[in-house]
Amino acid sequence: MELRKGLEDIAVKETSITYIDGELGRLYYRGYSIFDLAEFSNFEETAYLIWYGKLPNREELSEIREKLASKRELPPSVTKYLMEIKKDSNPMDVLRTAVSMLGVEDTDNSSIMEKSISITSKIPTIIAYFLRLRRGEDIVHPDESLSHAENFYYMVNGKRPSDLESKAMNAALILHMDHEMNASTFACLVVASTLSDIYSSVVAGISALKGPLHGGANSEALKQFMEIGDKEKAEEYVLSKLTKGERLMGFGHRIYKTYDPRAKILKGYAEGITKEKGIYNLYEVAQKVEEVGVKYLGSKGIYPNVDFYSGLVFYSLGFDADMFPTIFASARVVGWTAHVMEYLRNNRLIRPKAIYVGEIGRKYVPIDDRQ
Ligand SMILES: CC(=O)SCCNC(=O)CCNC(=O)[C@H](O)C(C)(C)COP(=O)(O)OP(=O)(O)OC[C@H]1O[C@@H](n2cnc3c(N)ncnc32)[C@H](O)[C@@H]1OP(=O)(O)O
Ligand SMILES: O=C([O-])CC(=O)C(=O)O
Repeated sequence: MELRKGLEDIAVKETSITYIDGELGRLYYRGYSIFDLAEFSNFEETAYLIWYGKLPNREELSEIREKLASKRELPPSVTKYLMEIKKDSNPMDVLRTAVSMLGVEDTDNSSIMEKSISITSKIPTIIAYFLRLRRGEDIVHPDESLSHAENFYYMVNGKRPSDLESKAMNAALILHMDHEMNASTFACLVVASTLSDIYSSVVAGISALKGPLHGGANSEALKQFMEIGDKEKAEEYVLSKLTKGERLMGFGHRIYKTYDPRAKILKGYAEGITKEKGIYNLYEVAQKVEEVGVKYLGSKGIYPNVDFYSGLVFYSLGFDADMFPTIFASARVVGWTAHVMEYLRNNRLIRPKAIYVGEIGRKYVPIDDRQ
């Protein structure tokens, strides 16, 4: 039996959701280029595309908008939990528990699609409530008249976004919505394949996304830029990190051996929005880290990934650095649930093998006779 560490190059399902060309740095949702979707689409339209496989017509778009907008408020037990939980808790732990609680509260027999829409609708509310409560601010209830992205911004900042903020928020969420068989999506599928429920799958996805090798890298990337502080110090910082054998966060990818196309798009937003917010120096640091990182790692196919510039955009939109992975989850839940639904149409229990390298036939020794 062949051992494939990290399951590299192993396919677990056929999919018509997302296609990645890791050599050319291209990404498509349902056949549409990410460059077009980030430029022209919005959260609701792309979520519909990923879930249903086609762009919605006007009627379908207004129906999905209305569904997403009408399900944002949380059950009282979840709001109470957010009010009472320790304010220094890790936001991904808080989100994971809150989504699990949503599962306990959901006792109706609606379809996985309806439940997926409901979870997607509520995750921004969980994030924004916790963010404001831990800052000692009053929660801002969702506003049904606003789009998904605008309402998310509004619940965090207590005011409506500018045009640039709204565009950046939509694009950032679209760019995080799906990415084929990444670690968190696979975690969702493992759970779904046992015929467990969709809340349990999403909780598994959040748990896997939390790690710094996956969705947690966006916070770490921004922390790097803040620690460097000045673009003149970037080269020394990167070199010292690499010499110590540490990883440059926001760099490298299992599939992309070139620039991640999402990073290219986010870089453009990061440049514009950091300028508007008066933190352009952080963007300049990031740009220098990119230049130096590519100089030393590019020959190994290690380039900026989605997490490299996203933090600058999220930070400019009013989110705290440790909250970034939760924003990632708020978008990726669309991909997680779409992959679960696609997999369940042709389910088979996921049960790989391990190659046993231990001993067999050992003699049981009573405890008093053991060394
Ligand atoms: C949304 C996302 O999940 S995007 C990824 C977010 N994660 C990060 O940004 C964390 C930093 N990056 C990494 O740790 C890696 O690039 C991963 C985990 C994302 C993918 O890596 P893999 O394909 O599994 O490659 P692997 O971990 O085996 O590394 C291969 C080689 O590249 C090196 N390498 C990979 N990424 C980096 C990096 N960011 N900085 C320095 N060296 C790196 C490794 O040290 C290793 O070198 P070696 O062969 O000399 O030992
Ligand atoms: O595809 C991966 O392995 C990681 C990634 O970029 C994502 O999940 O967006």
